[in-house]
Amino acid sequence: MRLHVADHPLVAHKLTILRDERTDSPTFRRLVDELVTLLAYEATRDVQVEPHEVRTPVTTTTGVRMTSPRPLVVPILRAGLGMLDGMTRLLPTAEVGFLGLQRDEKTFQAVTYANRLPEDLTGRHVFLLDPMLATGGTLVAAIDYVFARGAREVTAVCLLAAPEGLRVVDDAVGDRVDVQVVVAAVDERLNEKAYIVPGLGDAGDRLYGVV
Ligand SMILES: O=P(O)(O)OC[C@H]1O[C@H](OP(=O)(O)OP(=O)(O)O)[C@H](O)[C@@H]1O
Ligand SMILES: O=c1cc[nH]c(=O)[nH]1
Ligand SMILES: [Mg+2]
Repeated sequence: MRLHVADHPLVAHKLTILRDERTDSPTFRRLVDELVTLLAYEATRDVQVEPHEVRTPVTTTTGVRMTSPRPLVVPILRAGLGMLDGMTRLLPTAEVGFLGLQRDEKTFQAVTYANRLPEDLTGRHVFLLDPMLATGGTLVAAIDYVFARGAREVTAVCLLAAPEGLRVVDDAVGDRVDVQVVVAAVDERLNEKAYIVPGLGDAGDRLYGVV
């Protein structure tokens, strides 16, 4: 697994406001959207392009265009939905699939309640969106779903990750797939409720005003 931590003052600035418990839902949603756009720039560095000739008003030149098949963007509901618009702004031609996973509050195991993915993901680059990578259980389950359908190139875009969860994902994927995790920051640890510390609390609740 490759890890890319965005090292950018704008990312750090926006993340600090996001963490602030006084930040309200509308501001939280806007900041998540802005952060994802910045992270998407890093996450899409490996998209495949091919030479493409274009006629400008002045001359003809060779540029590039993205190759097919189209990438697949998958927000992990609920919280990942807050990242979808920011990601598709950079990848407007991407297809969108959906995974619904909720972590059991006592066991911390991820329970799947929705799976709307294309049947065949062979050759597709899959972008998984989830703001929080805590124990890693949710992301490992999501990677398993897309891997089972043939995807071999997976990029997870997260806002915060815990070191414990990154180790779990790394152990789980091994060399099976080309997995990259792009994050705004790696935090200190998990607490006894498996929340990221210092973190930002429950991302889904903060996005959707459940407080
Ligand atoms: O790494 P893990 O320990 O698996 O935890 C991370 C998951 O927990 C949160 O979702 P949650 O279960 O709260 O669902 P929600 O998005 O509906 O709030 C978060 O959005 C991740 O999906
Ligand atoms: O800190 C955490 C951990 C899991 N899910 C969240 O929303 N926040
Ligand atoms: Mg939640």
